[in-house]
Amino acid sequence: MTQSLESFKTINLSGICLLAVAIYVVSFIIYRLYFHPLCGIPGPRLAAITSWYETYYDLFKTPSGQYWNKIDELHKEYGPIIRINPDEIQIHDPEFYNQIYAGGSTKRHRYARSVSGNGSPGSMASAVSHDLHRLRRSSLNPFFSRAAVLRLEERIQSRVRILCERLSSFLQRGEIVDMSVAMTSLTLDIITEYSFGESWNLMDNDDLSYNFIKVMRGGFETLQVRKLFNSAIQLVPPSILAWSSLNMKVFLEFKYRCFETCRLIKIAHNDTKANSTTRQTQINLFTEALDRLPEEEIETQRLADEALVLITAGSETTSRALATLIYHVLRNPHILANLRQELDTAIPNANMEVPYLTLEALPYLTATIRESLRVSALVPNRSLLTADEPLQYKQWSLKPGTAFCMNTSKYLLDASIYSNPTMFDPERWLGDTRRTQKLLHHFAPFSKGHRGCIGMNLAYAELYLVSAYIIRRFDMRLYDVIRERDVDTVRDAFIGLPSIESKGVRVEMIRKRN
Ligand code: HEM
Repeated sequence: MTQSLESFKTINLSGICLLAVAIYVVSFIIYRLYFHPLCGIPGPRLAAITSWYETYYDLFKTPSGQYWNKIDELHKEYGPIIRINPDEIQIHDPEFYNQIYAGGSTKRHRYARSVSGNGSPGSMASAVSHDLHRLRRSSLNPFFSRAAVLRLEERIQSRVRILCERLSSFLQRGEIVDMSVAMTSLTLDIITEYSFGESWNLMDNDDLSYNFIKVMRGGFETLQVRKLFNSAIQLVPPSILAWSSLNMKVFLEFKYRCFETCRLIKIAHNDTKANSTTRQTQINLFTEALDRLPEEEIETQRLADEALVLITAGSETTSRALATLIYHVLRNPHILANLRQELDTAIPNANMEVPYLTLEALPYLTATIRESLRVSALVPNRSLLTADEPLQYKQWSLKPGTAFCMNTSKYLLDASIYSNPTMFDPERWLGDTRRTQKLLHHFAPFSKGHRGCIGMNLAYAELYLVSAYIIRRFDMRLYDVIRERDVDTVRDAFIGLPSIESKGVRVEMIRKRN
């Protein structure tokens, strides 16, 4: 009798607990659907209820990182504004982009969740508050201005010289070059030299450090997991994380390398200050930043976070744009012929080096570079921001603090702006100047406003110098490259990645040109 009373009590208690959980969950769902500040915004009900909707597309679908494509489908169903998550909205309207990614006197804060897994909480890109972002960015801005990049030109030219020597060796050995690896090798050598005063010299290896780059890219594969389980990951000791997966190990080693480099830069900087006879041989932006920032901002881990973002954002992006350009130019003989005609006139002798400013003035090369930045759709990441002021989009009023975004990659492929948007067509940028002006008004591969790309000028210099010299100097042929498999962005891993099966943009070097 006592026993059955006890079990009755236990069952009753579990029942009450279950009922309480059920009431909580139902009330929560009702709140999110009918009383939440974003409840009037169109979109799937499941996305309004839980962010597991996003997680399904970004983590559990194969391949991962698919929510940006799913959102695009949702726009077709629900219109230009959608609630993509319980607390987030996306607007797709070319006329509204400048209000989202605003500059000038407006303030734009980063929505914390959107950068939670990028592994660099101390970087400017992760700074939530507008003012902290401004402080961090102002210490680096002068190094990425157009004038600064023009001063840097000889360093870029010398790296491109090395790249061309390496390509010549591939030609002599009759080996296939993976241009996507070659370009990352180059861009990493440039950004590490510029940031730390000492390049990683990846191009020094005959194979352009193929294995290192392949492995390093594994770090990107961890993004979706880091984004979802960021808080839990912080609690796990690095040794266990490294053991959990090779990609995670690579990512942690990469972080450690940045930390060590920043630690040594700080030591060297302190020595220089203490002993005025010790001069640093090479100026680098981290040393310079040490003198520009308050004490709390030059803590080694914070600098290492900044370095990690600069190196990842400053290498794989430009590299993918270049590999995409090479693919499309070699795939389309008429584009190659037009480009060659222009380049052969501007660079009459293939071994000649011409100033970046000369190349920048070439219309067909410029059109080709724009097209490659456009179709490569390099940053599919949802760059979520919040504003201090209310935003009005059509009949929808967005309160201050609402997380909103527009997808930059989809903006570059918008059929209302570009006819046949996935077609690589430099001609669309040429001829009718009114049409070109309209296209330029909407052209935002580097995003815009306060949070737009800091490395835009550097990226352009690399794009012009590399593509001009390679196409002017070498005859090449694509080697088993399939656009859908090897070239196009199909996954979101902060930066856009091609398919997991991608074999790279492989090219046969045929001969040197005169
Ligand atoms: C073709 C090349 C590149 C493209 C298309 C590109 C594109 C972008 C875009 C769209 C953003 C905004 C991301 C967001 O709002 O979440 C961004 C941010 C950023 N980019 Fe680039 N980028 C390129 C090259 C570079 C280079 C060479 C660097 C080297 C310094 C760089 C460093 C950064 C950094 C540090 C940020 C964060 C800026 C901030 O938070 O203020 N990028 N980039």
